[in-house]
Amino acid sequence: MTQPLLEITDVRKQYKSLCAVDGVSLSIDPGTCFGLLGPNGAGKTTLIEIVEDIIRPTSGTVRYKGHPRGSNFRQEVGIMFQQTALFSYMTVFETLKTFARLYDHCDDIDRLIRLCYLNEVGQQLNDRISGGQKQRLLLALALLNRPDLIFLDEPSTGLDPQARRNMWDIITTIKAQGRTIVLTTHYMEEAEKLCDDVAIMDKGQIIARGEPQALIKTHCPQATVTVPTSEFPEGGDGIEGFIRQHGERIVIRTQNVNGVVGQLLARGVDMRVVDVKTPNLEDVFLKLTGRSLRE
Ligand SMILES: Nc1ncnc2c1ncn2[C@@H]1O[C@H](COP(=O)(O)OP(=O)(O)OP(=O)(O)O)[C@@H](O)[C@H]1O
Repeated sequence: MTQPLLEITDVRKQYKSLCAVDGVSLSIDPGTCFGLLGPNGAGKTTLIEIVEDIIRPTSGTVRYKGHPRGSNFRQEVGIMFQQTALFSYMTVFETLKTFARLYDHCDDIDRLIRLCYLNEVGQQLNDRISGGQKQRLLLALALLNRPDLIFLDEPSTGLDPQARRNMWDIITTIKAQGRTIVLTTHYMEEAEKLCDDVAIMDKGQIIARGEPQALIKTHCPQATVTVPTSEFPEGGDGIEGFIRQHGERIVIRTQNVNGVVGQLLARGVDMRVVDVKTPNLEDVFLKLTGRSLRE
């Protein structure tokens, strides 16, 4: 059996009457991209900062490679913070060079610049780069010490879709290098795209844990296929699902979405008028809590 890289046991963080993290236990295996998901205020940042050894828990323990975290922990991990103050009078390249001096062993700065798509802005001042470039610089800073364990707190929050995709590409490359990633996010698409293992957090507790597709299959197995009533085959015989009419639309709830689409196609239904909605992690959260992630 693989030794977990991180073992979090019964961690609790109390702020006066508020329990921000309420008895969380988790283990994270090496080489996984682990996602901590949840709405604003769920306790994600508090938990991740406890694991990063930035804040102390009220109770509970965190073990790294089977031992309490020692001085090696800070040297071996990389942390990308949501906010980091950068010197406005330095260029991107100078910033990386300056931070590199903090470590005994460092990655090649030119390679990091290429990995994080910063080639074109290496000689730009920090306050002259875009939001997406700044996030990628913060990621490059987190990678300076060649960490095997990387913490990313909301890595793509506030980015436009193109900048977000760039960030996802870099994370995918890092993941392919076999490194362990722990990320927090409230973008379900980000978690589904990047993470092999997720924990959904709400009100300080973990309410679900597993592979994204397995969680969806367990909690929300049914997809919804909607067809205009006028286009729906007479009687709907052989269509595998729970069929109901809602005015002008026929709604089919099914566990076999590919089968239903195939059956509709075989009966000559034009797919351009068909609407297919497959469940996602957002639906899992709604199912488990009765609330939307974005309320
Ligand atoms: N230093 C603090 N003192 C008091 N309360 C705090 C402190 N830090 C966080 N909290 C509270 O703890 C709860 C969890 O906050 P946390 O930032 O961990 O949530 P989150 O899931 O990361 O949310 P977000 O997605 O908005 O960053 C919130 O109610 C927050 O107001």
